[in-house]
Amino acid sequence: MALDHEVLHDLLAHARWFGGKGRTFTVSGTRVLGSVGSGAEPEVTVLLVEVSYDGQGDGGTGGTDLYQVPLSLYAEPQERIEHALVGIWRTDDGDRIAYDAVKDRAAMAHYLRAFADSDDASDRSLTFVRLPGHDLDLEATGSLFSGEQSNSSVLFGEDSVLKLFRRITPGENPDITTHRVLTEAGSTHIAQLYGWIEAADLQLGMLQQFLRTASDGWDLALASVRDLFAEADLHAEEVGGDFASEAARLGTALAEVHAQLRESFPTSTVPAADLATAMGNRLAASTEVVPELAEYADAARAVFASVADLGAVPVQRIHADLHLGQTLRTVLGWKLVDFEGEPAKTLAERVLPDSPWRDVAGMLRSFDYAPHAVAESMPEEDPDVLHQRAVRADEWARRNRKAFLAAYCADSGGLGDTDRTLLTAYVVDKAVYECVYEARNRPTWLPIPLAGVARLTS
Ligand SMILES: Nc1ncnc2c1ncn2[C@@H]1O[C@H](COP(=O)(O)OP(=O)(O)O)[C@@H](O)[C@H]1O
Ligand SMILES: O=P(O)(O)O[C@H]1O[C@H](CO)[C@@H](O[C@H]2O[C@H](CO)[C@@H](O)[C@H](O)[C@H]2O)[C@H](O)[C@H]1O
Repeated sequence: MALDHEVLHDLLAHARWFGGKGRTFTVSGTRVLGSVGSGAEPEVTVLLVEVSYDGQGDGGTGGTDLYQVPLSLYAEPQERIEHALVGIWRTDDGDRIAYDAVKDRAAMAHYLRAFADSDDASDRSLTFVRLPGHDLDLEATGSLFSGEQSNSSVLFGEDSVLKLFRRITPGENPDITTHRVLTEAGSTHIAQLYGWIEAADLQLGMLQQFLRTASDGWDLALASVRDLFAEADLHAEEVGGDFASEAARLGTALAEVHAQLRESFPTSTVPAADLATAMGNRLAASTEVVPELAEYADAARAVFASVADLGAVPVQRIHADLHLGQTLRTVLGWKLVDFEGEPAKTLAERVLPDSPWRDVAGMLRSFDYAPHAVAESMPEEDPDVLHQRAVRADEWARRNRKAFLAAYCADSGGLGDTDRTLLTAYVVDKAVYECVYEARNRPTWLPIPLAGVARLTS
């Protein structure tokens, strides 16, 4: 039973969610993890595809990755999902036509039904686990979310979202475990977890509450900046789209999520010197990728060195890749999404406890990004206008950073000296990380974090 490796190679190379783009790879193996559904067409087969990277060329460090590819198999061609055609699936009792299952609503209905029937253990290859407390809308039709994603999310009407993880690593997926703990603790700052899918030690997907009234935090921040840029004579607090009270609510939401995570997961401490060394190492590796960082390296190292003397630093479960694009504003307040951690890290690294200041730093950097991203999208040559915008951009970023931080610290009595030193180091570390991220993904945006590193180390 198989698909040609070349067909799979083509599918992966063109998929938004494939993380190995730009690298030379081959499909080195496939394994059927199981099937979803109970016999009715389509047969949904979940394939695990191993890719092996070339040791040469761009980013060429060799190694392998595993990707989840769910396929919808039919005896006859299906005109309605022609756009989702993958290839021919060969079996001993005849060929089937394979389609991308996430684009096939009939296949997605099998998933929803499997969650509803999760007590029935008749199919033991894949386990559908369901948390109590929510009646699924089984009439809802599955449609693939069209946003830029590293995984694939299917919306079931206005009821639930199924996120199928694409790059699979054996062991705990923090998106599931963190959502589970926060759901069971009754947190109001996340989308409730309804269930998840696993096959032995592989966690394959999760079903969550669909946040019907959500607006993306990044989009809201950009709209606020545009408002400010349009009102040349007004200050941030005077324009209709001022974001500071939202930034403050976000600070409160993050503090509450951190407090809950502290209560529900193990906490410990790490030597500050180890943190400083890790940040220094990241800087050295990043400077290899972004040589422009060299100019700021001494000053950045001095920031990291000031952390080394702080003794033991408290660490806990955190979000670990927090930015405005991971926040959603609903009528019931802010929600945080996507607790998977930094995409480039290994799973083992992503579940390690870390300092909550890493999340705070991520948000502070995001407030810096938003006005510069808007400026980037509005070409302008007049030096007066450019100067005016730069002043406004700084004003917007400063105002929202301040509001967010004050609210985050409100219950802990403000930011102490030790906290400030740690936070500054995490902000620089994040800006260094962003330089590599932008160089690899959006080179025209590299000046945004680079200017951040310059400002933070001046
Ligand atoms: N529960 C939800 N309800 C509504 N929209 C959501 C929900 N979870 C995520 N989203 C939207 O989907 C986008 C991608 O989700 P995310 O979890 O970040 O996926 P990925 O891991 O693929 O990056 C988010 O930026 C958000 O806009
Ligand atoms: O959302 P992901 O987990 O894929 O995170 C990665 O991509 C982010 C961009 O989509 C990137 O975030 C950076 O750009 C944002 C604006 O697009 C900005 O708000 C963030 O502050 C900035 O870090 C993130 O770093 C990366 O891990």
